[in-house]
Parts: sequence; structure tokens; C-alpha cells
Amino acid sequence: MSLLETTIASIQPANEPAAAEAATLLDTAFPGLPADALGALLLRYLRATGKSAPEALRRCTILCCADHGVAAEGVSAYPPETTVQMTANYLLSQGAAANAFAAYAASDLLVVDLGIAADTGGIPGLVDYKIARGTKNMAQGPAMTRDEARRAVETGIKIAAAIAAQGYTCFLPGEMGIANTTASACIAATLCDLTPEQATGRGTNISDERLRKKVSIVARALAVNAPDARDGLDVLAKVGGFELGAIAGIMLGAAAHHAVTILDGFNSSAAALIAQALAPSVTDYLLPSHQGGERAHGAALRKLGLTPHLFLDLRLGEACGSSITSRFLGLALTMLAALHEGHAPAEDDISLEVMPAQAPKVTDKTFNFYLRTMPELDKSAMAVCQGRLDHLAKPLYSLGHLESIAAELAGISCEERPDKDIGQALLLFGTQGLPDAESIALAAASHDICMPLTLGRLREGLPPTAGFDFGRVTAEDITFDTLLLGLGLTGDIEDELTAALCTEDGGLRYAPEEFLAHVPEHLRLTVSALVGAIVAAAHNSSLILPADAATDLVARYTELLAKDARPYILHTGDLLALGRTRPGVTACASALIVRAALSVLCDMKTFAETKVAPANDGPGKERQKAGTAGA
Ligand SMILES: Cc1cc2ncn([C@H]3O[C@H](COP(=O)(O)O)[C@@H](O)[C@H]3O)c2cc1C
Ligand SMILES: O=C(O)c1cccnc1
Repeated sequence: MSLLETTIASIQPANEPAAAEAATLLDTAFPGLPADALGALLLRYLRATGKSAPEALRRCTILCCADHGVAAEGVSAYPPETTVQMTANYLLSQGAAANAFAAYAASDLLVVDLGIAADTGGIPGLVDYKIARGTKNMAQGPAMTRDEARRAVETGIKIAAAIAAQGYTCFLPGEMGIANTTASACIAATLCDLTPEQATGRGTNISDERLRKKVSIVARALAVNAPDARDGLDVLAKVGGFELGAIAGIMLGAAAHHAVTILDGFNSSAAALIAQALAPSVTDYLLPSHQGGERAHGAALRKLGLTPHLFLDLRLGEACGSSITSRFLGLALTMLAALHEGHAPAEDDISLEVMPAQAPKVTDKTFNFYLRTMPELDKSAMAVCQGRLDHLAKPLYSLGHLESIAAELAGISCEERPDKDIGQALLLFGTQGLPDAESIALAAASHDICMPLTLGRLREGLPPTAGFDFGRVTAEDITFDTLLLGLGLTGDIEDELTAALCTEDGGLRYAPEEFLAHVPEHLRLTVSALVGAIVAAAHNSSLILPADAATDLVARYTELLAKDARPYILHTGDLLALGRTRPGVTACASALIVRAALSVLCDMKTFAETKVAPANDGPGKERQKAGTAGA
């Protein structure tokens, strides 16, 4: 048997007992709580690796680079030489998204040439597994021979084996290959049974005209080659790419060695579809991350049986979304390890602020004070920041919401390029403390991501005005020198508050001026504390990350009352689908997203700095002209 067949034969179904132990521990610690997306990632990881006691995560980012003959049809917004230029960027300028995200996730980086159509001898550190100088044009015939397809997959298997032997358990494959979303569209059309229109997206942000052309090329490639959906190697050979084959091989090799692979963009999902066609149980060893802008990304994830939890509108595929998910997984492992040890948090792990017993008399900082004096965003810092984002060596707007978060942070901090290590804090209000297990897990999480935790203990029986005052004083102190504030509650009042304040479809039921009157009386103190904290933190120019659905709802009403506070609240409900999380956890995850946005801004370099050719089609053609802002 060849390497491919022996690898496929050695993939075992994931190990249930290992995860069962962790599931029992979680269930005991947090009775009655179904696993949120972080818990689901954790259990999937433990099942795949067969580990019950969590160890620190060791991550490896593997960038697979190759060219595509179909680029000659004009299906990308960038010229084919971008592939080799970006490959050089990874290793020489080190200013690509892949570099920024590998640093962000503390992941080691490996860059592999699977088939770049250029001489790559001068790029130091590049691993040479070149199969050919690019694939053939699939619009005219098969992209590669069956033998080449097998070589691509087996190369991935070998890479995975070498990495697994060094102790890595978390693989983050990324890819670079101009025109490869055309190949991925053909793969998805074949394996998910989609029409060319349903399978084809805008890739590097091509114009309407090129999109029409791309759809027709996908249709032609499928008609000319008739790939056989029952035969993964046939699909890869006829309409795939060398780097996609290698990524499929990495997934198979990881599974054979009980390591996990975190999926990234549409391209990695297309590679996973090939791996799944070759060995269906490989999906036990795959973790989802984001669903991005490419049209068939969702369909591919559904076929793989994976549910994404990040919706950041990413269109890149240099292991960006997967790096964020790897941080989520790291966070979940940290919390599990703390629960295993079972030590109560050390005294300085959690600060406690207790509400004064007496309601304050008259305070000078009323709600109206904050309304009148709310600072404005620095529009010019935002514009300069957006100019730089547009010129970073990536397709225009391909980092989606991370770009808008970065620009917003520039406006808030009045810095064109805010420091990556901004201060951040987590503040949770409640009349009760946290149960032991929650304290242990959350203290570990907040420590892990350097987001110190403060509990603001409310006293029942005091009036809402006292709640407002306690909220604003506590938040004002904490946000004096922090740019990020995770804000939430120790208890779960989501259902009660939603029932009181929302319409059936989740809209706001009342005019903002009336909302507090409709909050159930026993919750008014808590809600007032949140309102006070929101306006005070915004007033101190902090970005507020609601830590739970109840806080998010209060923030939605508050920003209608205090319109100038709106830019200081980041609603991550549309960006993150974690399910119902335990106290504070959503804010930790949101903070990891914000930090990813800052890494992009601080660690990536521009086209000019990295000597990569800018766009020749789509909106990037105008915005990314050499010599303009940010260059
Ligand atoms: C500078 C730059 C950096 C990239 N990093 C990933 N891609 C992404 O875009 C390409 C696929 O889109 P299409 O099929 O439209 O060519 C791939 O290289 C993919 O990894 C990039 C593309 C560019 C231009
Ligand atoms: O989702 C992806 O992998 C993707 C999307 C657009 C361009 N390149 C990659």
C-alpha cells in the first residue's frame, strides 16, 4: 500500500472516552449548561487528540503556496506573480497577514512551495516540495495528472507527520495561490453538488465583469473535465491545485497522528472536502473557525458537518480565522486545566468592588453630564488608519470586520496605529458572587488573556440611581488607562430581560426613554449599574465589549439614549456565535477578536513595503495604486 492508502487506513474514529471525562468535569462544574462553542471546540480537540488532561496547545501554521494555470483566464484581481511575491513576503519582509496571525496565536510558521511558477531558490527558509511550475489551465483539460495529485496529498501527509513528531497537536494550514478560489469553486461544485453560480465567489474582490467570466470558467472546467465526485483524487487532479492537495494531505496526516486541523477560509474547506472524499472520518479531526465572504463557504462547511462560530467577513485564507479560533481553544484549555487543578483563584486574581451601603446623595456626574461631554472619535486618525489598511499586502477589504474594528480603535484612541498592547479589563456586576467553578475558570481565562477581572457587588434594596452611580464610578476607575472594557453580569438574566424588553423578533420594544420603567423591578439596580458603566467607560474613550446577551440588550437601549456613546460599543453578536456562554467568556472571546484586529494594523506591511504587486481589477485597482496613502 502506498503512503496515501496506509494513512487513510490508519485514521481511527475520534476517542470518545477521553472527551467523556472532560465532558463530565464540565458538567459537574457548570451543571445544566450545554457546551457553548468554546466547550464544543474543547471536547472535539480532546476527542481527536485522545488527551483527557489538557496540555498547553502547540500550534503550527503551514502556508502552502502554488500557482494555477487557470489564472491565465483572468479570474483573479491580482497578477499571477503575486503568489511568489507573497511567498517571499512570508519569509523576507514578514509583513503578511499570515505573519501577523502566527505571532498573534504564538504559532510556529512553515512556508512550503508546492508548485510556484517561478524560481524560488532565493527565498531563505522556503521548504521546497515543488511538484511543477503551476498547474495546467483546467479550463482546457485536467489541472494535473493523477500521479501529481497523489504526490501533492502525500507531501501534505509527510509534512503533517514531521510536525506531529515534534509535538504539535494543532495545525493551521493556510494557502497562497492566485486563482485558487476558481479551483475551490470547482471542487465545491463537484462535492457539494452546486451550480457554477452557487459555487463561485469574488475571491480577491473581482469586478462584476470578472465574476461573470469566472462563473463561465468554472462551468467550462467542470464540463471539460467531468470530475468524479466519488473519487477525491480525480477531483483534485482535474480541478484542484497542488497547495489544496497538500492541505488535504496535512488534514489526513494530522488525523492519523491524532492532531487537529483548524479550518480557515473557503480554500481550506475545499481542501477538506477532498480529504473527506478520500477518508470520511477525517472530519472528526477538523475544527471549524469562520465562515467568510466566499459564496460556497457555508455549503462546504455544512457538507463537512462543521458549524462555524466566527462571522468576520474574512476573504483571505492565510490562517487568519483559524488563528483566532486557536486562541479560543487555548482559552478553553486554560479554563479546563484550572478546573482540573481546582484551586480557588488567588486573592489578586479577582478584584472585588462592593457597592456602598448608603445611596449617594447628589452626584455631579449624571447621565446628562456624560451625554453632554462624550468625546468625539478622531476622524482623521480613522481615515489615515483606513488608508493604511487598504494598502496592506492583502486583497482590498479581505480582513472584513477586523478592518473596521481596527479603524474604530484608531478613532477611539486618537492614534493612527494604536499600540498592540492596549490595556483591557473585565468588569462583571451582580448581587451574588460567582459560584466556585465559575470563579476558577474565569480567573484563569482573564489571566490567560491579560484581562484583569473585577466583580462589582451590588446591594439589593438600593435604588436604581445608586446602581447607576456605582456602575459609573467603578467603570470610570477601571477604564482610566484601558482601551477595552469587557462588561457583563455574574448571573444569567437574559431570558427575563429579553422577555421584558424585546419584541418577538428580538427588536427593542420600547422607546429608549421608557425602557428602564419596563425593566422588572428586581433587575433595575443591575440594569442601572450597567447603564452607568457604559456611559462612563465610553466617556473615558474605552471600547465596550458586552459579555452577555443581557448586557448587549442594555447597551442597545443605552446607545439610543446616548447616541455619541454608540461608537464605543462593539456588538459582537453578529460576529461571534458562541451560543450561551458562562459569565465573562463572550467578552474574553471578543477581546481576542479586537486584539487580532490590532495585530493586523501593527504587524502587517504594505504592498510597497513588501514589493508585492497591487490589484489590477475590482475596487482594489483604484484604492491600492502604488505611491498613494499608506504606501
Ligand atoms: C496580496 C494577496 C495576499 C493574499 N493572501 C491570500 N490570498 C488569497 O487570494 C487568492 C485567491 O483569490 P483569487 O482566486 O481571486 O486569486 C489566494 O492566493 C488566496 O490565498 C491573497 C491574495 C493576494 C492578492
Ligand atoms: O476564504 C478563502 O479562503 C479565500 C477567499 C478569498 C480569497 N482567498 C481566499
